[in-house]
Amino acid sequence: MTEPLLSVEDLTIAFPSDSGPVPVVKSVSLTVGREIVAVVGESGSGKSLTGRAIMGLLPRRAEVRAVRMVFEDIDLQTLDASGWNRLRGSGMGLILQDPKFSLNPAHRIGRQVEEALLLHTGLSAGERKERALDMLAKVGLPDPKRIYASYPAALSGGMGQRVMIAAMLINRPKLIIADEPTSALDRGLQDQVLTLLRALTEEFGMGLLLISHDLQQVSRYADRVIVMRQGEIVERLPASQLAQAQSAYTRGLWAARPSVATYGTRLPVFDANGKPS
Ligand SMILES: Nc1ncnc2c1ncn2[C@@H]1O[C@H](COP(=O)(O)OP(=O)(O)OP(=O)(O)O)[C@@H](O)[C@H]1O
Repeated sequence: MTEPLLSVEDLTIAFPSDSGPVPVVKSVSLTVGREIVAVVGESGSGKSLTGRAIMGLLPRRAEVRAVRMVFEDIDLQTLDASGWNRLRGSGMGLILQDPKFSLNPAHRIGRQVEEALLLHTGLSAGERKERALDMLAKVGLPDPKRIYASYPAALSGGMGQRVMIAAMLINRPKLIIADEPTSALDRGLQDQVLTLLRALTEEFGMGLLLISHDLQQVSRYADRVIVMRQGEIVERLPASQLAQAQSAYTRGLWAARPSVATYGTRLPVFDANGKPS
């Protein structure tokens, strides 16, 4: 593990209900350095909410408490709306599952890729365009000039996700949170996009928090893995040791990892002994 960029201690997230607050993330502590840390777990285990809390993107109703949530030297718990906006456009980036919901269909790709530069730097229009074209080429898109001038409807899913990655990385954030960044793509494209994310993470010296339900994928692309169940962390281990996990729950998830036959389906839910329930 490298020096942490992000440090979260004792994060708890609850939602109000008629019978009082219901905790859905319980006492989660984690760090991310210049590395890929994966958060895995069955559906509903609290992975996405943990990622969203770090980005300040939880629903208003959510009650969040943490002993510490620090990114570099910024205390995330003290940020106001403009502080979050500054941080999201420069220090941190979020990549979501489906570019269809992240790209604005009414705007050309170039404008969307450049947006962080427009909002957060004093670069001229010419400089922004140059950086955007470079970034589109860096994420492996053919003919960046044509893509720059296109609308999102002209792109395939894989190309859309590359555009999102270009838009997120253009202002060189230090930390990326990627929530199931490839689950809308077919298998071959998933590998391409993760290979790209891994290469850019290393090249730019970034940290990546990769939220995934695909343990096969995680074992190949992450450095460390945090396993969550019902809002709690049950195990932490190097990605290379997933096949030798200690907890029965992680072993159950590993045994149920997607194969070609089950690809695209959700992970089953397991009890504490790693048995499907
Ligand atoms: N806005 C909300 N209000 C109330 N409960 C919520 C809300 N959002 C999420 N939850 C609950 O919090 C729990 C954790 O949700 P979260 O989305 O973090 O799970 P996840 O591990 O990312 O699952 P998935 O893989 O299905 O996305 C779930 O039980 C979910 O029902």
